[in-house]
Amino acid sequence: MKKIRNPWKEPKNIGEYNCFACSPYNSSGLQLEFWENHDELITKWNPERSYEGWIGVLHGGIQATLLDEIGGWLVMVKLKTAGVTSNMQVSYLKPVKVSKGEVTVKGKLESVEGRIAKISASLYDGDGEECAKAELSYFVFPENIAKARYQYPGIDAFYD
Ligand SMILES: CCCCCCCC/C=C\CCCCCCCC(=O)SCCNC(=O)CCNC(=O)[C@H](O)C(C)(C)COP(=O)(O)OP(=O)(O)OC[C@H]1O[C@@H](n2cnc3c(N)ncnc32)[C@H](O)[C@@H]1OP(=O)(O)O
Repeated sequence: MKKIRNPWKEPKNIGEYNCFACSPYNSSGLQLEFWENHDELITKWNPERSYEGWIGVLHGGIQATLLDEIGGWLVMVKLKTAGVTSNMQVSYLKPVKVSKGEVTVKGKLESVEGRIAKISASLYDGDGEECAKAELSYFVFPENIAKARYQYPGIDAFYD
């Protein structure tokens, strides 16, 4: 597995880079980090009880955030541009027990049709059970728009 560099992780971006899911500077956020394994993008995150819905169960909205974010980073790393979620369908298959510890989320590009990238993502609990999955449609911007409007830094910035 190859670690993906976070190109915005620079002290000068403190206060500006606030992504709830991936900013290391958002103390209320998930502070995700990413790895690449062949055609998959992966993140791992350790839930705490403050992220529960029902007692002991990771809130479905947080699960959706994890599944969405892997799509966003997949577009940046695999399609080498930026995009926004235009649609996502989440299937909650089994409760994600917070007590089972670190969850793993994996995403994969399925197809690109015009400006829409179809992405599949799955969330596994601490026992490795697939507990949720999503089919995402990402609207993918041309690279020049991504750079001009979405602070996309170019693919090289994601690797050491
Ligand atoms: C200094 C520090 C910097 C820090 C930087 C932070 C870094 C953060 C790092 C990492 C974050 C990763 C986060 C990813 C995960 C999170 C994902 C989300 O939560 S995304 C939010 C939820 N989703 C939405 O908000 C979509 C809302 N929906 C829409 O905007 C529309 O429905 C859309 C775009 C999905 C489809 O709209 P249509 O079908 O009408 O498309 P049309 O209007 O043709 O194009 C949209 C825009 O793209 C331009 N565009 C399209 N194709 C173009 C082309 N070929 N050339 C030039 N422009 C083009 C168009 O000109 C238009 O721009 P015009 O709105 O007019 O300004």
